[in-house]
Amino acid sequence: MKLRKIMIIGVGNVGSTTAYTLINRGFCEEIALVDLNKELVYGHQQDLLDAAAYRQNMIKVSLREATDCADIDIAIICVTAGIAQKSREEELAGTSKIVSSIIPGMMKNGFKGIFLIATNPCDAITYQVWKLSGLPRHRVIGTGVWLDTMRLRRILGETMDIGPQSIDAFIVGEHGDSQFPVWSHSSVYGINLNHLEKRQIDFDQLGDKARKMGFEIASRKHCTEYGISSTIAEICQQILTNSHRALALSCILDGEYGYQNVAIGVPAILDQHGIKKIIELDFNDKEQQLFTHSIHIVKNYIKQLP
Ligand SMILES: NC(=O)C1=CN([C@@H]2O[C@H](COP(=O)(O)OP(=O)(O)OC[C@H]3O[C@@H](n4cnc5c(N)ncnc54)[C@H](O)[C@@H]3O)[C@@H](O)[C@H]2O)C=CC1
Ligand SMILES: CC(=O)C(=O)O
Repeated sequence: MKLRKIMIIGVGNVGSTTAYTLINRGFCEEIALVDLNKELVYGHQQDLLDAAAYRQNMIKVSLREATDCADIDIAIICVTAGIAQKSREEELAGTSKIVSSIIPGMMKNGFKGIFLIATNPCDAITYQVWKLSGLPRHRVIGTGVWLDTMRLRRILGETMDIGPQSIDAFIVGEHGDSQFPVWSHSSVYGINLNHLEKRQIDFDQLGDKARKMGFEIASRKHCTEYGISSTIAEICQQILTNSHRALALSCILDGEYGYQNVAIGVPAILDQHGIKKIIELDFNDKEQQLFTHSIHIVKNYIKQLP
C-alpha cells in the first residue's frame, strides 16, 4: 500500500496547528515540515512527534526542504512574510515573492501531487501557484471560502439552535471582503432559510459577521489558526479518501460562470485527483452582481503578481 504524504510549507501558527490536526485525524502516514526558521521547525517536529506517539498508527513527522517533494501527495502552502492585520491584500507583495522562490524548484524536482493554498490573499496566490507550477488546474486548490462557509454555518447554528453540519448554507467569491453568502441556495433539509426563519433572523447581519470573523479573531490573538487548520485537514481528508464531497474552494475558472484566468471560491467536488468538477450555481441578479464584483477584485490582485 502506498503511504500518504503531506508536506506543510511554512510551519508557523497555521502550519504547526495543521500538522497537529492531521496527526489527530490520522489519515496520512507522513507529515513533512518545511520552514526557513530551522530552530522553530525542529521544535515543532519534536513536539508533534510526542503527540503522534499517542496514535495507534505510525505517523512520521519529517524535516525536509521544499524541493524534496517528488513523493508528496499534497503540498500545503502556508508561508508568509508577516500576517495581515486589516486586509488580506496587505500580504500580497510579501507572500507572492516567497511563493515565486519556492514553486519552480519543487516542479524542477518532480512534484507530482496537489497544491493546497492557505496563504493570503488566498485566491490570488492560488492563481500564482497554478501559473508557476504549470499543473492542470484541478491540482491547484485554495482553501478559499470553505472556512468562511463553516463560520457562517456555525454562526447560523448558534442563532437557530441547529448543528452547523445540518445547515446547507455557503459563501462564494473572494476569501476577503467581497465574499457573500448565497442565500437563494441555502437551506435546512431542503427548506430555504428565508422560509424557515423569515421574521426572526437578520441574515445580512449574520453574513457580515462571518465575513469579518477572521479579523475579529486576529485583532485579539494576532492570528487565526484553529479554524483554518481544520479547514485544511478537512480538504486533505476529502482528497485522500476520494470522497466526492462538494466544498466551497478557490478554483481556477476556465469558462465556468463566464470567467477564466482567475481563482475564486465556488462549490466544487473533490476526489483523489483534486477538483473533479466545479458546480455552477444559478445566481439571482443581486448575487450575480456581487460575484462579478468579487471576480474584479481578485483579477486586480492578480495583475499585481510578480
Ligand atoms: N486562508 C485562510 O483562511 C487563512 C489564511 N491564513 C494565512 O496563512 C498564512 C500563514 O499565517 P501564520 O501561520 O499565522 O503565519 P506565521 O508567520 O506564524 O508563519 C509563517 C511561516 O512561514 C515561514 N516562511 C517564510 N518564508 C518562508 C520560506 N521561503 N520557506 C519556508 N518557510 C517560510 C516563516 O518562517 C513562518 O514560520 C498567512 O498568509 C495568513 O494570512 C491564516 C489564517 C486563515
Ligand atoms: C486570516 C484569515 O484569512 C482568516 O482567518 O479568515
